[in-house]
Amino acid sequence: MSTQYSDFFPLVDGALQAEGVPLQQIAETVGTPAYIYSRAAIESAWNSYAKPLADIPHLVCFAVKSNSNLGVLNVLAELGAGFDIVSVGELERVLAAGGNAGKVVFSGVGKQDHEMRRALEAGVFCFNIESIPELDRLQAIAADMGVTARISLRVNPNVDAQTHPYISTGLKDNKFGIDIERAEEIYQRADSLPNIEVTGVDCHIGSQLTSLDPFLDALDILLALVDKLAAQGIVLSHLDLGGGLGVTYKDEQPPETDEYIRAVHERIGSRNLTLVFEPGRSIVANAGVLLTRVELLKHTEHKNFAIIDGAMNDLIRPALYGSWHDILPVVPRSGEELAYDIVGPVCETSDFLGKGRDLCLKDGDLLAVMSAGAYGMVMASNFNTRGRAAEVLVSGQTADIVRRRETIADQLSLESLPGENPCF
Ligand SMILES: Cc1ncc(COP(=O)(O)O)c(C=O)c1O
Ligand SMILES: N[C@@H](CCCC[NH3+])C(=O)O
Repeated sequence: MSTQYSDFFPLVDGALQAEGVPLQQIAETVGTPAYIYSRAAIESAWNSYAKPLADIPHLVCFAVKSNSNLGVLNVLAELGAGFDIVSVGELERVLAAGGNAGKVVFSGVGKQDHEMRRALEAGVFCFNIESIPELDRLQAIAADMGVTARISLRVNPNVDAQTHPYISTGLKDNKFGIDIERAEEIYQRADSLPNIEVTGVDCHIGSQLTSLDPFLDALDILLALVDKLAAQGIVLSHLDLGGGLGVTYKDEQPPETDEYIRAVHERIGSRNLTLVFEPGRSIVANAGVLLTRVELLKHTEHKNFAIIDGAMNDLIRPALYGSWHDILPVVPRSGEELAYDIVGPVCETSDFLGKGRDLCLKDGDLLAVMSAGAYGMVMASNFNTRGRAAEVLVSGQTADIVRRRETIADQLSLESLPGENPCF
Protein backbone atom coordinates (compact mmCIF):
# COMPACT_ATOMS: atom_id res chain seq x y z
CA MET A 1 0.00 0.00 0.00
CA SER A 2 1.33 3.41 -0.97
CA THR A 3 2.22 5.79 1.80
CA GLN A 4 0.02 8.41 0.11
CA TYR A 5 -3.04 6.55 1.31
CA SER A 6 -4.13 7.23 4.85
CA ASP A 7 -6.26 5.63 7.54
CA PHE A 8 -9.09 7.89 6.44
CA PHE A 9 -8.64 7.43 2.70
CA PRO A 10 -7.42 3.82 2.48
CA LEU A 11 -6.91 1.60 -0.54
CA VAL A 12 -9.15 -1.41 0.02
CA ASP A 13 -9.34 -4.29 -2.47
CA GLY A 14 -7.63 -2.15 -5.09
CA ALA A 15 -9.94 0.84 -4.77
CA LEU A 16 -9.70 4.09 -2.86
CA GLN A 17 -12.24 4.65 -0.12
CA ALA A 18 -13.23 7.45 2.21
CA GLU A 19 -13.34 5.60 5.55
CA GLY A 20 -15.62 2.63 4.77
CA VAL A 21 -17.18 3.99 1.58
CA PRO A 22 -15.71 3.35 -1.89
CA LEU A 23 -15.20 6.60 -3.79
CA GLN A 24 -16.47 4.88 -6.95
CA GLN A 25 -19.83 4.39 -5.28
CA ILE A 26 -20.04 8.08 -4.36
CA ALA A 27 -19.09 9.11 -7.92
CA GLU A 28 -21.85 6.89 -9.31
CA THR A 29 -24.56 8.41 -7.13
CA VAL A 30 -23.42 12.02 -6.66
CA GLY A 31 -21.37 12.55 -9.83
CA THR A 32 -18.10 14.41 -10.20
CA PRO A 33 -16.43 16.71 -9.40
CA ALA A 34 -17.28 16.32 -5.72
CA TYR A 35 -15.54 17.13 -2.48
CA ILE A 36 -15.50 14.18 -0.08
CA TYR A 37 -14.77 14.75 3.60
CA SER A 38 -13.96 12.18 6.29
CA ARG A 39 -15.59 12.76 9.67
CA ALA A 40 -13.01 10.58 11.40
CA ALA A 41 -10.16 12.62 9.91
CA ILE A 42 -11.71 15.86 11.18
CA GLU A 43 -12.23 14.31 14.61
CA SER A 44 -8.69 13.03 14.74
CA ALA A 45 -7.23 16.42 13.78
CA TRP A 46 -9.51 18.12 16.32
CA ASN A 47 -8.31 15.75 19.04
CA SER A 48 -4.71 16.56 18.19
CA TYR A 49 -5.52 20.02 19.65
CA ALA A 50 -8.08 19.06 22.27
CA LYS A 51 -6.04 16.32 23.96
CA PRO A 52 -2.83 18.22 24.75
CA LEU A 53 -4.94 21.22 25.81
CA ALA A 54 -7.20 19.19 28.10
CA ASP A 55 -5.63 20.44 31.35
CA ILE A 56 -4.92 23.98 30.15
CA PRO A 57 -7.53 26.78 30.00
CA HIS A 58 -8.14 27.04 26.27
CA LEU A 59 -10.46 27.75 23.37
CA VAL A 60 -9.87 26.25 19.94
CA CYS A 61 -11.69 28.23 17.27
CA PHE A 62 -11.85 26.47 13.91
CA ALA A 63 -11.13 28.97 11.12
CA VAL A 64 -14.37 28.84 9.15
CA LYS A 65 -12.74 30.40 6.11
CA SER A 66 -10.84 27.18 5.48
CA ASN A 67 -13.99 25.08 5.10
CA SER A 68 -17.41 26.52 5.79
CA ASN A 69 -19.64 23.62 4.78
CA LEU A 70 -22.48 23.24 7.29
CA GLY A 71 -21.87 19.50 7.62
CA VAL A 72 -18.20 20.05 8.45
CA LEU A 73 -19.03 22.85 10.90
CA ASN A 74 -21.62 20.60 12.51
CA VAL A 75 -19.01 17.86 13.09
CA LEU A 76 -16.84 20.43 14.83
CA ALA A 77 -19.71 22.00 16.77
CA GLU A 78 -20.56 18.54 18.11
CA LEU A 79 -16.96 18.22 19.27
CA GLY A 80 -17.39 21.45 21.25
CA ALA A 81 -15.35 23.63 18.90
CA GLY A 82 -15.21 27.37 18.94
CA PHE A 83 -15.05 29.18 15.60
CA ASP A 84 -12.97 31.95 14.07
CA ILE A 85 -15.03 34.01 11.64
CA VAL A 86 -14.31 36.87 9.28
CA SER A 87 -17.81 37.81 8.14
CA VAL A 88 -21.38 37.79 9.30
CA GLY A 89 -22.02 35.12 6.70
CA GLU A 90 -19.59 32.84 8.51
CA LEU A 91 -21.31 33.66 11.78
CA GLU A 92 -24.69 32.62 10.34
CA ARG A 93 -23.12 29.39 9.10
CA VAL A 94 -21.73 28.64 12.56
CA LEU A 95 -25.13 29.25 14.15
CA ALA A 96 -26.94 27.20 11.48
CA ALA A 97 -24.51 24.34 12.10
CA GLY A 98 -25.24 24.33 15.84
CA GLY A 99 -22.13 26.27 16.95
CA ASN A 100 -22.02 28.34 20.10
CA ALA A 101 -21.71 32.12 19.52
CA GLY A 102 -20.07 32.45 22.92
CA LYS A 103 -17.08 30.55 21.51
CA VAL A 104 -16.71 32.70 18.39
CA VAL A 105 -13.85 35.09 17.72
CA PHE A 106 -14.51 37.67 15.03
CA SER A 107 -11.35 38.40 13.00
CA GLY A 108 -10.78 40.42 9.86
CA VAL A 109 -9.59 43.87 8.79
CA GLY A 110 -12.86 45.15 7.38
CA LYS A 111 -15.79 44.35 9.66
CA GLN A 112 -18.84 46.34 8.59
CA ASP A 113 -21.33 48.05 10.91
CA HIS A 114 -24.09 45.53 10.33
CA GLU A 115 -21.64 42.68 10.95
CA MET A 116 -20.52 44.14 14.27
CA ARG A 117 -24.15 44.63 15.28
CA ARG A 118 -25.10 41.06 14.48
CA ALA A 119 -22.04 39.68 16.28
CA LEU A 120 -22.83 41.75 19.39
CA GLU A 121 -26.43 40.60 19.27
CA ALA A 122 -25.30 36.96 19.02
CA GLY A 123 -22.85 37.46 21.91
CA VAL A 124 -19.49 36.49 20.41
CA PHE A 125 -16.54 35.69 22.67
CA CYS A 126 -14.51 38.60 21.34
CA PHE A 127 -13.65 40.86 18.41
CA ASN A 128 -10.07 40.78 17.18
CA ILE A 129 -9.52 44.46 16.46
CA GLU A 130 -7.08 45.43 13.73
CA SER A 131 -7.11 49.26 13.64
CA ILE A 132 -8.10 52.41 15.55
CA PRO A 133 -11.01 53.26 13.20
CA GLU A 134 -12.34 49.76 13.74
CA LEU A 135 -12.05 50.13 17.52
CA ASP A 136 -13.90 53.46 17.43
CA ARG A 137 -16.59 52.02 15.19
CA LEU A 138 -17.16 49.12 17.57
CA GLN A 139 -17.34 51.49 20.55
CA ALA A 140 -19.99 53.59 18.77
CA ILE A 141 -22.09 50.57 17.81
CA ALA A 142 -21.84 48.95 21.25
CA ALA A 143 -22.84 52.27 22.87
CA ASP A 144 -25.79 52.58 20.51
CA MET A 145 -26.89 49.05 21.44
CA GLY A 146 -26.24 49.61 25.14
CA VAL A 147 -23.84 46.65 25.39
CA THR A 148 -20.15 46.03 26.08
CA ALA A 149 -17.92 44.53 23.40
CA ARG A 150 -15.06 42.25 24.44
CA ILE A 151 -11.96 42.82 22.36
CA SER A 152 -8.43 41.71 21.78
CA LEU A 153 -6.02 43.64 19.61
CA ARG A 154 -4.54 41.73 16.72
CA VAL A 155 -0.99 42.90 16.78
CA ASN A 156 1.37 42.55 13.90
CA PRO A 157 4.62 41.33 15.45
CA ASN A 158 6.65 41.78 12.25
CA VAL A 159 7.74 38.16 12.17
CA ASP A 160 8.52 36.32 8.95
CA ALA A 161 6.32 33.23 8.81
CA GLN A 162 8.59 31.70 6.13
CA THR A 163 5.65 30.66 4.02
CA HIS A 164 4.25 31.60 0.60
CA PRO A 165 4.20 35.44 0.37
CA TYR A 166 0.47 35.47 -0.47
CA ILE A 167 -0.38 33.73 2.82
CA SER A 168 2.11 35.50 5.06
CA THR A 169 0.32 38.00 7.28
CA GLY A 170 2.59 39.02 10.15
CA LEU A 171 5.00 41.37 8.39
CA LYS A 172 5.01 45.17 8.63
CA ASP A 173 4.00 45.52 4.97
CA ASN A 174 0.93 43.29 5.35
CA LYS A 175 -2.47 44.90 5.82
CA PHE A 176 -3.18 42.87 8.94
CA GLY A 177 -3.04 43.83 12.59
CA ILE A 178 -1.78 46.73 14.62
CA ASP A 179 1.87 47.67 14.47
CA ILE A 180 3.50 46.19 17.57
CA GLU A 181 5.13 49.55 18.29
CA ARG A 182 1.72 51.21 18.62
CA ALA A 183 0.01 48.43 20.53
CA GLU A 184 0.47 49.83 24.06
CA GLU A 185 -0.94 53.21 23.16
CA ILE A 186 -3.96 51.65 21.45
CA TYR A 187 -4.59 49.33 24.41
CA GLN A 188 -4.70 52.38 26.65
CA ARG A 189 -7.18 54.03 24.33
CA ALA A 190 -9.32 50.88 24.20
CA ASP A 191 -9.20 50.57 27.96
CA SER A 192 -10.62 54.08 28.31
CA LEU A 193 -13.64 53.43 26.09
CA PRO A 194 -16.87 52.93 28.03
CA ASN A 195 -18.37 50.16 25.92
CA ILE A 196 -15.18 48.20 25.31
CA GLU A 197 -13.79 45.52 27.59
CA VAL A 198 -10.21 44.64 26.79
CA THR A 199 -9.78 40.92 27.30
CA GLY A 200 -6.97 39.63 25.12
CA VAL A 201 -4.18 39.87 22.63
CA ASP A 202 -4.07 38.20 19.27
CA CYS A 203 -1.84 37.59 16.28
CA HIS A 204 -1.92 35.46 13.16
CA ILE A 205 1.34 35.54 11.25
CA GLY A 206 0.52 33.36 8.28
CA SER A 207 -0.63 30.02 7.02
CA GLN A 208 1.05 26.70 6.21
CA LEU A 209 3.93 27.26 8.64
CA THR A 210 6.25 24.31 8.79
CA SER A 211 8.50 25.45 11.61
CA LEU A 212 7.81 26.39 15.23
CA ASP A 213 10.29 29.25 15.35
CA PRO A 214 8.11 31.99 13.83
CA PHE A 215 5.23 31.06 16.17
CA LEU A 216 7.51 31.22 19.19
CA ASP A 217 9.13 34.46 18.08
CA ALA A 218 5.67 36.00 17.75
CA LEU A 219 4.63 34.55 21.11
CA ASP A 220 7.64 36.10 22.86
CA ILE A 221 6.70 39.49 21.44
CA LEU A 222 3.08 39.08 22.58
CA LEU A 223 4.12 37.97 26.05
CA ALA A 224 6.42 40.98 26.49
CA LEU A 225 3.41 43.14 25.63
CA VAL A 226 1.13 41.22 28.02
CA ASP A 227 3.63 41.83 30.85
CA LYS A 228 4.05 45.51 30.05
CA LEU A 229 0.29 46.03 29.95
CA ALA A 230 -0.17 44.17 33.25
CA ALA A 231 2.31 46.56 34.87
CA GLN A 232 0.04 49.40 33.70
CA GLY A 233 -3.04 47.75 35.14
CA ILE A 234 -4.37 46.32 31.86
CA VAL A 235 -4.58 42.63 32.69
CA LEU A 236 -5.41 40.38 29.78
CA SER A 237 -7.19 37.08 30.24
CA HIS A 238 -6.51 35.38 26.91
CA LEU A 239 -3.80 35.08 24.31
CA ASP A 240 -4.75 34.05 20.79
CA LEU A 241 -1.94 32.79 18.54
CA GLY A 242 -4.15 32.50 15.46
CA GLY A 243 -3.97 29.61 13.06
CA GLY A 244 -1.23 28.74 10.65
CA LEU A 245 0.09 25.31 11.57
CA GLY A 246 1.05 23.62 8.31
CA VAL A 247 0.21 20.19 6.95
CA THR A 248 1.91 17.68 4.70
CA TYR A 249 0.82 18.10 1.09
CA LYS A 250 3.92 16.46 -0.39
CA ASP A 251 7.00 16.19 1.76
CA GLU A 252 6.66 19.05 4.25
CA GLN A 253 7.32 18.09 7.86
CA PRO A 254 5.35 20.51 10.01
CA PRO A 255 5.61 20.25 13.78
CA GLU A 256 3.16 17.91 15.49
CA THR A 257 0.28 19.76 17.14
CA ASP A 258 1.17 18.53 20.63
CA GLU A 259 4.77 19.64 20.21
CA TYR A 260 3.50 23.09 19.21
CA ILE A 261 1.10 23.31 22.15
CA ARG A 262 3.70 22.09 24.61
CA ALA A 263 6.17 24.74 23.45
CA VAL A 264 3.54 27.48 23.71
CA HIS A 265 2.37 26.35 27.13
CA GLU A 266 5.92 26.27 28.45
CA ARG A 267 6.53 29.85 27.37
CA ILE A 268 3.28 31.08 28.93
CA GLY A 269 4.71 29.93 32.27
CA SER A 270 2.71 30.97 35.32
CA ARG A 271 0.73 33.69 33.53
CA ASN A 272 -2.98 33.33 33.95
CA LEU A 273 -3.97 33.27 30.29
CA THR A 274 -6.52 31.22 28.40
CA LEU A 275 -4.85 29.94 25.24
CA VAL A 276 -6.79 30.51 22.05
CA PHE A 277 -5.94 28.96 18.68
CA GLU A 278 -7.60 29.48 15.31
CA PRO A 279 -6.57 26.46 13.22
CA GLY A 280 -8.13 25.90 9.83
CA ARG A 281 -5.87 23.99 7.49
CA SER A 282 -4.47 21.66 10.15
CA ILE A 283 -8.00 20.51 11.01
CA VAL A 284 -9.46 19.94 7.55
CA ALA A 285 -6.83 19.91 4.78
CA ASN A 286 -6.13 16.21 4.98
CA ALA A 287 -9.75 15.39 5.76
CA GLY A 288 -10.95 16.12 2.23
CA VAL A 289 -10.35 15.06 -1.37
CA LEU A 290 -11.65 16.39 -4.64
CA LEU A 291 -13.05 13.49 -6.62
CA THR A 292 -12.90 14.03 -10.36
CA ARG A 293 -13.20 11.98 -13.53
CA VAL A 294 -10.92 11.89 -16.56
CA GLU A 295 -12.99 13.15 -19.48
CA LEU A 296 -10.38 12.32 -22.07
CA LEU A 297 -6.69 11.88 -22.63
CA LYS A 298 -4.95 14.15 -25.08
CA HIS A 299 -1.48 13.34 -26.33
CA THR A 300 0.49 15.96 -28.22
CA GLU A 301 4.03 15.80 -29.53
CA HIS A 302 5.32 17.37 -26.32
CA LYS A 303 2.86 16.52 -23.61
CA ASN A 304 0.27 14.16 -22.26
CA PHE A 305 -2.81 15.82 -20.86
CA ALA A 306 -5.48 14.22 -18.73
CA ILE A 307 -8.46 16.51 -19.16
CA ILE A 308 -10.67 16.10 -16.13
CA ASP A 309 -14.09 17.36 -15.13
CA GLY A 310 -12.66 19.25 -12.12
CA ALA A 311 -10.90 22.54 -12.72
CA MET A 312 -9.31 25.65 -11.24
CA ASN A 313 -12.76 26.96 -10.41
CA ASP A 314 -13.18 23.95 -8.08
CA LEU A 315 -9.68 24.04 -6.56
CA ILE A 316 -7.70 27.18 -7.26
CA ARG A 317 -4.70 26.51 -5.03
CA PRO A 318 -2.41 25.09 -7.76
CA ALA A 319 -3.18 28.01 -10.11
CA LEU A 320 -2.94 30.66 -7.40
CA TYR A 321 0.01 29.53 -5.32
CA GLY A 322 1.57 26.77 -7.41
CA SER A 323 0.46 24.40 -4.63
CA TRP A 324 1.03 20.67 -4.80
CA HIS A 325 -1.76 18.18 -4.24
CA ASP A 326 -1.17 14.45 -4.62
CA ILE A 327 -3.37 13.04 -7.38
CA LEU A 328 -4.24 9.38 -6.97
CA PRO A 329 -6.16 7.01 -9.23
CA VAL A 330 -9.23 5.75 -7.42
CA VAL A 331 -8.71 2.31 -8.97
CA PRO A 332 -4.99 2.08 -9.77
CA ARG A 333 -4.19 0.26 -13.05
CA SER A 334 -1.12 -1.72 -13.78
CA GLY A 335 0.57 -0.79 -17.03
CA GLU A 336 2.81 1.85 -18.52
CA GLU A 337 2.77 5.17 -16.70
CA LEU A 338 3.03 8.43 -18.61
CA ALA A 339 3.75 11.88 -17.22
CA TYR A 340 0.44 13.72 -17.36
CA ASP A 341 -0.55 17.31 -16.83
CA ILE A 342 -3.89 17.07 -15.05
CA VAL A 343 -5.94 19.93 -16.47
CA GLY A 344 -9.53 21.10 -16.41
CA PRO A 345 -11.81 22.42 -19.15
CA VAL A 346 -11.50 26.09 -18.11
CA CYS A 347 -10.09 28.53 -20.66
CA GLU A 348 -6.93 29.49 -18.76
CA THR A 349 -3.46 28.07 -19.09
CA SER A 350 -3.28 28.14 -15.29
CA ASP A 351 -6.16 25.65 -15.18
CA PHE A 352 -4.20 22.71 -13.87
CA LEU A 353 -4.41 20.64 -10.71
CA GLY A 354 -1.08 18.92 -11.19
CA LYS A 355 1.73 18.75 -13.70
CA GLY A 356 3.96 15.89 -14.84
CA ARG A 357 2.22 13.24 -12.75
CA ASP A 358 3.25 9.66 -13.54
CA LEU A 359 0.02 7.76 -13.98
CA CYS A 360 -1.46 4.91 -15.97
CA LEU A 361 -4.84 6.25 -17.11
CA LYS A 362 -7.80 5.56 -19.38
CA ASP A 363 -10.71 7.81 -20.33
CA GLY A 364 -13.34 7.77 -17.62
CA ASP A 365 -10.95 6.91 -14.76
CA LEU A 366 -11.62 8.52 -11.41
CA LEU A 367 -8.90 10.57 -9.73
CA ALA A 368 -8.72 11.82 -6.17
CA VAL A 369 -7.00 15.15 -5.64
CA MET A 370 -5.77 14.75 -2.10
CA SER A 371 -5.46 17.20 0.83
CA ALA A 372 -8.22 19.35 -0.62
CA GLY A 373 -10.29 19.83 2.54
CA ALA A 374 -8.94 23.31 3.33
CA TYR A 375 -9.25 26.32 1.04
CA GLY A 376 -10.82 24.11 -1.61
CA MET A 377 -14.58 24.46 -1.96
CA VAL A 378 -14.56 27.77 -0.06
CA MET A 379 -12.51 29.32 -2.85
CA ALA A 380 -14.54 27.77 -5.68
CA SER A 381 -16.14 30.03 -8.26
CA ASN A 382 -18.52 29.90 -11.18
CA PHE A 383 -15.84 30.82 -13.70
CA ASN A 384 -16.91 29.65 -17.17
CA THR A 385 -20.44 29.23 -15.73
CA ARG A 386 -19.41 26.00 -14.11
CA GLY A 387 -21.63 24.92 -11.28
CA ARG A 388 -19.85 24.41 -8.00
CA ALA A 389 -19.16 20.83 -6.96
CA ALA A 390 -21.22 18.70 -4.61
CA GLU A 391 -19.88 18.02 -1.11
CA VAL A 392 -20.21 14.70 0.71
CA LEU A 393 -19.43 13.87 4.33
CA VAL A 394 -18.47 10.27 5.03
CA SER A 395 -18.92 8.87 8.52
CA GLY A 396 -17.81 5.25 8.72
CA GLN A 397 -20.00 3.32 6.29
CA THR A 398 -22.39 6.17 5.53
CA ALA A 399 -22.20 9.14 3.22
CA ASP A 400 -24.31 12.30 3.34
CA ILE A 401 -24.62 14.94 0.66
CA VAL A 402 -23.82 18.07 2.66
CA ARG A 403 -24.10 20.34 -0.36
CA ARG A 404 -25.85 19.39 -3.57
CA ARG A 405 -24.27 20.14 -6.90
CA GLU A 406 -25.02 23.65 -8.11
CA THR A 407 -27.17 23.66 -11.25
CA ILE A 408 -27.17 26.06 -14.15
CA ALA A 409 -30.65 27.10 -13.02
CA ASP A 410 -29.16 28.01 -9.60
CA GLN A 411 -26.71 30.29 -11.29
CA LEU A 412 -29.18 31.92 -13.68
CA SER A 413 -31.73 32.47 -10.94
CA LEU A 414 -29.76 35.42 -9.52
CA GLU A 415 -29.67 37.31 -12.78
CA SER A 416 -32.21 39.19 -14.90
CA LEU A 417 -32.48 40.86 -18.27
CA PRO A 418 -32.37 44.66 -18.57
CA GLY A 419 -35.84 46.04 -17.80
CA GLU A 420 -36.89 43.07 -15.68
CA ASN A 421 -35.61 44.47 -12.40
CA PRO A 422 -35.18 48.27 -12.42
CA CYS A 423 -33.02 49.74 -9.62
CA PHE A 424 -35.45 52.61 -8.95
C1 LIG B 1 -7.03 35.50 11.36
C2 LIG B 1 -6.86 34.11 10.88
N1 LIG B 1 -7.03 33.10 11.75
C3 LIG B 1 -6.90 31.82 11.38
C4 LIG B 1 -6.58 31.47 10.07
C5 LIG B 1 -6.46 30.03 9.73
O1 LIG B 1 -5.19 29.73 9.31
P1 LIG B 1 -4.78 28.24 8.95
O2 LIG B 1 -5.78 27.72 8.01
O3 LIG B 1 -3.44 28.41 8.34
O4 LIG B 1 -4.73 27.49 10.22
C6 LIG B 1 -6.36 32.49 9.14
C7 LIG B 1 -5.94 32.18 7.76
O5 LIG B 1 -4.76 32.19 7.49
C8 LIG B 1 -6.51 33.84 9.55
O6 LIG B 1 -6.37 34.82 8.68
N1 LIG C 1 -6.07 30.35 0.71
C1 LIG C 1 -4.78 30.01 1.27
C2 LIG C 1 -4.75 30.19 2.74
C3 LIG C 1 -5.18 31.56 3.13
C4 LIG C 1 -5.20 31.77 4.57
C5 LIG C 1 -6.10 32.91 4.86
N2 LIG C 1 -5.89 33.56 6.12
C6 LIG C 1 -4.41 28.61 0.83
O1 LIG C 1 -5.15 28.01 0.10
O2 LIG C 1 -3.39 28.11 1.17
